[in-house]
Amino acid sequence: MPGYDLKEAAEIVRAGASLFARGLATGTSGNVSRRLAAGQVLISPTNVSLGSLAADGLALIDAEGNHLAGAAPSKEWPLHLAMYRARPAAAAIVHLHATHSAAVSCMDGLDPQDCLPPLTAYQVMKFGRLPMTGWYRPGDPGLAPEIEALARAHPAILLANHGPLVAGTDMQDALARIEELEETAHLFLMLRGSRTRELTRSQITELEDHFGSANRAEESR
Ligand SMILES: O=C(O)[C@@H](O)C(=O)COP(=O)(O)O
Ligand SMILES: [Zn+2]
Repeated sequence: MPGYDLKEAAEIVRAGASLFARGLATGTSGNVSRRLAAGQVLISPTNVSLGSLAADGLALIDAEGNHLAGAAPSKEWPLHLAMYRARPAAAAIVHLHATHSAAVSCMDGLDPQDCLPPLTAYQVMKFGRLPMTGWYRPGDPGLAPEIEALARAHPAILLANHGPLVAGTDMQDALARIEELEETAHLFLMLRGSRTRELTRSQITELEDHFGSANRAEESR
């Protein structure tokens, strides 16, 4: 026994395999975590391909980041914990270097508070406004306070010159959100140089009234 529940571990393994199979995660980039009871977090190990995770080869940490069981955790555990602290309803977090989102994270001159224009209804429904952090090297715990502040009202955040970090109420929710972000980044890049009809403020308000705002801060537990 690895010292944690294999049910949640299997969710992480399935998510990693699915992302890798579809080219959304390459090499050893990206990390996936799942919050467990008592604030413990099961997270993918550092420096292992998301395509070859094993349920008994993950890492278990507590809410302070202490290593409790399994392999050495992803170096991004401080960002995952910061996002869980800010979003009490979050139960899963995914970070990727997916190509189009990573490309947007390298573009100059974007609004750091909202770096993609409102293009489609599903974008508004799944993640809404997308803020971008300042530059930090991968694994720098100094980014955690910025993530914690942004994540209160944003389920998806773009790390500068790096890639997206996204939370969901469960693994399917986190995957759907990060995949929508990647598709929106792709559309944004495709449409550059074309006259584009962005969603208007009143169209966004109609979507938020109907489906709820993706940028509403969660109640604390
Ligand atoms: O970009 C990085 O180095 C990390 O953010 C990453 O994607 C993979 O790191 P580990 O999860 O530590 O393997
Ligand atoms: Zn990364």
